[in-house]
Amino acid sequence: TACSSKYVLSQMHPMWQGPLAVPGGDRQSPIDIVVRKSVFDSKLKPLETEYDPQTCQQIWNNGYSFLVEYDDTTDKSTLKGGPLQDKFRLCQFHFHWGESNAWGSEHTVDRRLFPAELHLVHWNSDKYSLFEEAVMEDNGLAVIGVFLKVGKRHEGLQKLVDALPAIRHKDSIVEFTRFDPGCLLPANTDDYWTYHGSLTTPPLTESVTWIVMKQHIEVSHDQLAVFRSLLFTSAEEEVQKSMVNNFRVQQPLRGRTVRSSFT
Ligand SMILES: COc1ccc(C[C@@]2(O)NC(=S)NC2=O)c(OC)c1
Ligand SMILES: [Zn+2]
Repeated sequence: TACSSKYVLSQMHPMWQGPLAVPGGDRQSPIDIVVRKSVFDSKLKPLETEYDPQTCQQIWNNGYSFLVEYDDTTDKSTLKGGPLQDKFRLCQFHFHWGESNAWGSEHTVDRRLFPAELHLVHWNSDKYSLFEEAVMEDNGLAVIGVFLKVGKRHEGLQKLVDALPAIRHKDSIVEFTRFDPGCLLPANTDDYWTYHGSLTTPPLTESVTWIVMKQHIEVSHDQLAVFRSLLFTSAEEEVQKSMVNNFRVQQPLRGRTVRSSFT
């Protein structure tokens, strides 16, 4: 799908974590969400997701994370409501995780780290006709962030976990169909924080309305261990590097306000 075939990772290297100077750079992500400094906004609506599992197409290892990609040529899998004025189309989801359960998320809540974080990526199909266009605009993307905690096994995630050994190496891809990404959302999607930020890897474009769920989901230790069995490196490379710690460090808030949909 458009949203990721152009997923250029030329500058991508797992060890890049540098403060990479970004032109402007005053709305970078991720951030630490300081709960007591977030501002309740009663105008924030509940999220409305409509995901069609039939639009699920493939799963691939892009050398930084693994992506599950959706057909985003029609408005079949969409997100609206919440802080959003427009309708956004799901194009892919991916995760960030650590080498241990002690860290791995990109956002933090009062400095608390989670072992992993899910990003469901959507682009504004009311205003733009392609992901590539939307990614350049400040109202172009909406990303739902969901924290993962280690606990009971996540039944819905297992189909995805079972596909990972087939994409161990960078640039490997397999067909992946009939997966409902809604099963990865927490029971309560009414409580979230929202702020204006950016992609968390190059090109770090400041085009994301972030929607970070207050409630986490639980996955088992063994399920998370399979994430860590993925490799950053392609099959040809002589030194194989395990895909872990693929997260960016928290960025300065630069005066931004984080709003909450709950008190
Ligand atoms: C050019 O378009 C891009 C480039 C990178 C990413 C990945 C990422 O930087 N963005 C988020 S969110 N998490 C990440 O790791 C992307 O995802 C929407 C879109
Ligand atoms: Zn991400």
